[in-house]
Amino acid sequence: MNATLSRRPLRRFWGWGVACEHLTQEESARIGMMVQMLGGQITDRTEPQVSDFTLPAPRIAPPAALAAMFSDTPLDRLNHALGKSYADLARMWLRQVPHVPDWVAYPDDEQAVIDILDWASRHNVAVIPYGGGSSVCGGVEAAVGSSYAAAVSLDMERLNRVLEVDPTSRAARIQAGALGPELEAQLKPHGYTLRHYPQSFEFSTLGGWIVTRAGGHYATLMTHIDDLVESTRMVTPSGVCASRRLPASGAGPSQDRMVLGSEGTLGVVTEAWMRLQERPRYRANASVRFTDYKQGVQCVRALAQSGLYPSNCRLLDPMETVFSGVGDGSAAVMVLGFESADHPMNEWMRRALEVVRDHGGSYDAESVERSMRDDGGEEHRSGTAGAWRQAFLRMPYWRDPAVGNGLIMDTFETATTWDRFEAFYKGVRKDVAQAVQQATGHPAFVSCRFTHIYPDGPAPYFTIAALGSAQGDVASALAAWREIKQAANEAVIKHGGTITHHHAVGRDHRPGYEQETPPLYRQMLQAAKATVDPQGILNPGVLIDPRDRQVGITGALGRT
Ligand SMILES: Cc1cc2nc3c(=O)[nH]c(=O)nc-3n(C[C@H](O)[C@H](O)[C@H](O)COP(=O)(O)OP(=O)(O)OC[C@H]3O[C@@H](n4cnc5c(N)ncnc54)[C@H](O)[C@@H]3O)c2cc1C
Repeated sequence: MNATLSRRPLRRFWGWGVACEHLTQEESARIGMMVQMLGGQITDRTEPQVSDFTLPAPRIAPPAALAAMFSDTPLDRLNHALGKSYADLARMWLRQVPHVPDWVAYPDDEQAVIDILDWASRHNVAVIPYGGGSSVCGGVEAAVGSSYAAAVSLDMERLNRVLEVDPTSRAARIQAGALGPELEAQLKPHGYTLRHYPQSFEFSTLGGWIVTRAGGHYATLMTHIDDLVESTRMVTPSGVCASRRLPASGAGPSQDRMVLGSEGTLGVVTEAWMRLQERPRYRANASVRFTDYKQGVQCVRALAQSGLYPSNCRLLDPMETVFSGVGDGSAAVMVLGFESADHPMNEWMRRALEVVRDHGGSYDAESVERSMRDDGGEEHRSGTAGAWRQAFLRMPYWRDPAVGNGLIMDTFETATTWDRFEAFYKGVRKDVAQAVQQATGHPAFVSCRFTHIYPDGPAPYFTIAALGSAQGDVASALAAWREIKQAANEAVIKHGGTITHHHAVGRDHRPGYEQETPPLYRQMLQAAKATVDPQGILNPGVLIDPRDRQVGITGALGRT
């Protein structure tokens, strides 16, 4: 049952992390408290096992020459059936996985990717590129409709090497299937880092980051992976499309920009040249408290427009401080940080703290001073910033049992301009809280933090925690989630935000994407897709439909 062609440590197919890792006693107690606080009860539900699932036989045989790279074991197929959204976890707990790929292919190299796409194009087989499978919007689910002969999940894990480092230009050629820790471990001996740390860092890949336009470490300037990409190489059913290594170019619409955000619909990214950073030696950190959230927001706006460009500037609203364990809900907290490999950041921090004081923020001056003296040390991992970081890293592990106990724990993220933010924040929270109350009969806890900030607006990230069902019934909670997710999609668009700042469109955000973009633009994308993928085999139903096929909204939100 546990046979797999994967060469990586065995993943927990129904949740987050590797299969052998478990929560600490303290963490389990914390989940229990949370479930009870929301009015639920801890149930001793059995975790999903591979043997709980009956999978249909694969509908097509792989080509003989490539067969050694194809797996149809239940574990491999289940591991690639869904991403890691709330709805994905809930469906795993329910043992309801309606779109299992017929096969999982593990190409050894780029030529194998070319051969697989060629075979799939000729046999009407849908291909779903797969990086770490951490999609939270239905990006890797094989919900491709009934017009395909079969569906193959194309797992890029064997293309996971750093191939070249150019220290002069400070860039590296990295294969797309490298997970965050894999690429960082290979860059470290060269003294470099990519410094792209999404919360899913451990289990997401360079290729996934590029095609979903992932948001990472930096709160300002290099916020998206886009800013770190120097050039890309993508295999399409019509041939290989590679861009030149250039620091910048004004030659027509950017080729790399077609790849960024393409979500596996135009081709399979096999490698990219990425801009690197030196490891930071100088840091300055502060945890700031605002008794008035509005003043905190104004302070962040002033910082975003100051030209100081902090690397970290996350404003947690009072409810978010409770979720993160860094406050009691009586105040907002801003985690502020500067870093550099080249020069001390003390003057930047001192100026930022003047801005903070002007907006009524308070902080522990001694701890800020310590962080500035602690060149290269661990001060930034202690205190409020450290507690927040620890909760940030462990949160995905806590979600698994919470979902199994009937809680709805979900997040959605967006961006909007400063002039609209106040009304946006109020409107979105109100609409979502109402939707939760209506769908579940229970109150919602809706919190917000800024993940990234820009001179013209923030990227707010909302977390919803609610009791989906008092009896811990996951099916009722999932049904309620469908209504809540639709309401959240509508709320961010209605109040003036984007459907996604960095989680991508996938399947679950398509309704919002279709409201956000003009039909003519989506037709341009379809035309581009028809050129590189004339049979429409690549990730059908994600982002857009192939030109001549109606896949529509499928997956967790749509028809099954
Ligand atoms: C707990 C948690 C925390 C998260 N935190 C963040 C965060 O901080 N920032 C953020 O931006 N996102 C975050 N995400 C979302 C997710 O991790 C990102 O979207 C990530 O970029 C996906 O990478 P992946 O390698 O896991 O891709 P997958 O989930 O495997 O795939 C995502 C999409 O990319 C396509 N794809 C994957 N690899 C390739 C390739 N080589 N070529 C072409 N298409 C490909 C897939 O077909 C799919 O459409 C989080 C998710 C979870 C579950």
